[in-house]
Amino acid sequence: MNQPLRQFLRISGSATIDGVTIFTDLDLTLKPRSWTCLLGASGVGKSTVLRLFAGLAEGVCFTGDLRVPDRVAMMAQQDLLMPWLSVLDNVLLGARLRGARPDTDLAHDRLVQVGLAGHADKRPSALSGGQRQRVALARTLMEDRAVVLLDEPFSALDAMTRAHMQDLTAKLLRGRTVLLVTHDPNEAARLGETIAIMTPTGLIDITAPTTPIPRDLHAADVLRTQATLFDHLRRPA
Ligand SMILES: Nc1ncnc2c1ncn2[C@@H]1O[C@H](COP(=O)(O)OP(=O)(O)OP(=O)(O)O)[C@@H](O)[C@H]1O
Repeated sequence: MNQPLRQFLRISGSATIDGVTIFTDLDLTLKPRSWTCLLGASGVGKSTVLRLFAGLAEGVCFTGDLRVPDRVAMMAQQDLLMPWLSVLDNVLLGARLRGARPDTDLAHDRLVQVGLAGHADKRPSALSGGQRQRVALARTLMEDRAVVLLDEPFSALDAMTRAHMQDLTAKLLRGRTVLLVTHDPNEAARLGETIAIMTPTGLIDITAPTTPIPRDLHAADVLRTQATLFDHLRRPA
C-alpha cells in the first residue's frame, strides 16, 4: 500500500434529513492506518456517517466540520451488484467505471479468497445472500484505497465464514484507515483498534484491546470487550 494518507477523516456536527434530526453533536475522528468500529442502535445514523465520509449523502443536511479524503472505497449495506453482469464483471466493476485496465487475475484471486471459486460466470441472481455479500466484499477488496468504509460487510454470513472473512479483510486492509459499521460486539472486539458506540447525542468511547488485529475469537481481551459492548448496547437510550 503505497498511497500516502494526505488527509484525516473527521466528522463533527449534526445532520438532518427532510428536517428530521438524525444526529447531533457527533464528533468522530478516524485514526489513520487503523481500524475504527462503530456500533449503535438501528436507525441512529451510522450509515449516514459513512455516506457523509464517502460524499454520497444526497438528501442529508449536515452542519459542522466534515473532513473527507479525495477517494475512498466503500462497501454499502446493500450489495449493489449489477444483475446483468457476471460475478467476475461485478468484481471488476470499479476498474471498468474508472476506465482502468481490469485486473482479471486479481479478481479471480479475490473470488478464491472469499470462497467463490467456480462462481465467476454466474449472475448475482444465482447466488445466496451470503454469497452475494462476499462478491461485494471481493469487489471492495479490489480497490487500492487508503480509506475503506465498510457497512456491515459480514452481516449475511454464517459464523465460520464470517470469522474467515474478518481475518481475510483484516489481512488485506492492513495499513489502511478503515471505518467498520457493525452490530456484532464480537466483531468489533476482534477488529477494532478504536471502538465507539453511536447514540442520538454523541459517541461513547469503548476501550479496545491493544493486541494486533484480527484477534482470536476467544482471547480474554476480546471476550472482555465484547461483554462491555453488550452492557452498553442493552442500556436504554
Ligand atoms: N432517504 C432517507 N429519507 C428519510 N430518512 C432517512 C433516509 N435515509 C435514512 N433515513 C433515516 O435516517 C436515520 C439514520 O439512518 P441510517 O441508515 O444512517 O441508520 P443506521 O444507524 O445505519 O441504521 P441500521 O443499523 O439499521 O443500518 C434513520 O432513522 C432513517 O430512517
